[in-house]
Amino acid sequence: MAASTSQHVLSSTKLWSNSCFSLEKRTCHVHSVSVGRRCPSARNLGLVCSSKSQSSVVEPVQLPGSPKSGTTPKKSSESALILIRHGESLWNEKNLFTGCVDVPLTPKGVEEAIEAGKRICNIPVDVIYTSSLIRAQMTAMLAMMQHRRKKVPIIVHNESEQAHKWSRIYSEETKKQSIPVITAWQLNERMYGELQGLNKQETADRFGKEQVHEWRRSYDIPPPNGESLEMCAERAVAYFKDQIIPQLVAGKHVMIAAHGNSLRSIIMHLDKLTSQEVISLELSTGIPMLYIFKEGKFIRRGSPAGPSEAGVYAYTKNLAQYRQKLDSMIQ
Ligand SMILES: O=C(O)[C@H](O)COP(=O)(O)O
Repeated sequence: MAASTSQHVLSSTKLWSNSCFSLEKRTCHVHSVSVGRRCPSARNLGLVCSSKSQSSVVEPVQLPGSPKSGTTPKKSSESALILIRHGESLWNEKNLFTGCVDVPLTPKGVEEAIEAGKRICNIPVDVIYTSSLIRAQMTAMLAMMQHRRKKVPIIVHNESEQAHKWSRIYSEETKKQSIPVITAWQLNERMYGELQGLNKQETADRFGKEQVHEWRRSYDIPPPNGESLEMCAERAVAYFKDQIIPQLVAGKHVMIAAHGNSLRSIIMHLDKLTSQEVISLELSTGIPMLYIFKEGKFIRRGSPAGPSEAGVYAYTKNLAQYRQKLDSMIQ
């Protein structure tokens, strides 16, 4: 394995900050820890919140057919986009580089997925996207088990004509009570090449902390014979744009259960992070992150700390109506 000698000096440690969900449109932003402060809902997540309120509207993502700026946008509903990194896996627990090796969750990872489900149990989900790796699929299914709508998540099998035919559902009513789960290899974790299976600490001892941090967190420097984040983005973000954004444009509520780096590449796109800023973007296992898609823009809402976080519904009208409907259904 070629050992690179390039140094990587981190200007500041940045964390995925959790919005505090206070009623005004205040969200936290990726920022240096020094200016942040801990806010109650984030404290238990070990995250910090920006001490200044930010416009929570992320720069508009250019969408095919979305209203051009300056024109009166057509009335479009708001859709929820939930991103969840899988719960702890057996190799996370052993501190091994995992990448595209297909390992399951630990019992703790199962608990994390259930907890994530409880936190989003009042938020509508019409379709679920996950990777072709079991740890992400387990997280998606376990999280949806907690949903108050009690729809059944069903993995869609289109890998062959026969698979499609043999998994057909012959009841419209049953179909209405189910949620399609679409598995896509494009959402797989970045392929870690010759690091897969190696212990992260031992690798740092052998090649140096900076080198391993550069392989793990830089944008365009791949691990030996593996994918850089940029290469991972080329498939994950392309899939997000081609397959998932059209669902949101159609008003569908989407959950993506995927991986630390495939999600980092999507968040980098949503939040327009620079290749420098994304170095500091860290995603914890099993923590749901909510965006609202509205008029062609993604509004970051952070991580709902609980199922009835007031701020989640504060200005997302449709989500508040959905929750009231759930409350009335489950009286
Ligand atoms: O693939 C792995 O090892 C982990 O899921 C993510 O690893 P990283 O945090 O080192 O990118």
